[in-house]
Amino acid sequence: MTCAIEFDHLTKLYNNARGIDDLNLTVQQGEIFGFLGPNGAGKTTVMKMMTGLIKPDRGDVRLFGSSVQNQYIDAIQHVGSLIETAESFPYLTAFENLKLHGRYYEQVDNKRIHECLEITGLSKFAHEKTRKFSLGMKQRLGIATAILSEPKLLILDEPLNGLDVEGMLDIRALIKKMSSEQGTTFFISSHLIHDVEVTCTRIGILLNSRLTSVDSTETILQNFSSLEHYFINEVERNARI
Ligand SMILES: Nc1ncnc2c1ncn2[C@@H]1O[C@H](COP(=O)(O)OP(=O)(O)OP(=O)(O)O)[C@@H](O)[C@H]1O
Repeated sequence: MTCAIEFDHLTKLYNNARGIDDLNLTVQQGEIFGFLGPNGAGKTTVMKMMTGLIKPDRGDVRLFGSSVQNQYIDAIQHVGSLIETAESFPYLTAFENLKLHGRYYEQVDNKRIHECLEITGLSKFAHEKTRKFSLGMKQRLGIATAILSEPKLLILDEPLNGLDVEGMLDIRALIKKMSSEQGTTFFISSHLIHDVEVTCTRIGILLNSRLTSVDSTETILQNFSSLEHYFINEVERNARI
């Protein structure tokens, strides 16, 4: 089976020497991979390179076997993403925003748009202009946009940003359902440690631009009482190296 994601010596270091340094990792189809790290560790930088928003200094990312550098259209065609803030056209309604986005995909019709609004709890706001939306509502619309084309891989940067408790539970359940029922692969960045623990099947820790450890959630929780303890242990271990 083709891997969903292969990072091959992926490197991007900014002038301040921060970014990501020599990332090597594979993620199999159907995994919910959690990319955990403190502010400024390099998570968003990696996701921007995965989606072609910035170019690496060195290395590459392959999505379903296709290189983001050299076979961009093939690499990106089955990908949905939400990176940094969830942007929308403020003078269009939620429905109109999704309609606009759906033009890129043959299979997206009005039924699918309403389905995505329903899944993300936005049905009752479908015909409101998004400039009136709260942060959490914008985030829900960002997720609706990301899942619209039923992508095989979802790259989500801090997907729970700004969501209320109900919103967090809904999105967490959605991720698990898409993974188990449709085999959707997720690559999720977060610094919300509990959320990563209960959502992700495998976890990579990024500290100071380097991936320091990768393990399945099951194995981590066999050895540590919580992901938080594992994370603290990793931070201390790396401080000693
Ligand atoms: N365009 C840029 N120019 C210079 N430095 C940058 C740029 N973008 C990011 N950085 C630096 O790279 C580091 C990693 O940033 P990145 O946004 O990837 O981190 P992150 O892990 O996503 O953090 P957060 O959890 O705060 O979103 C930061 O320390 C930041 O200073």
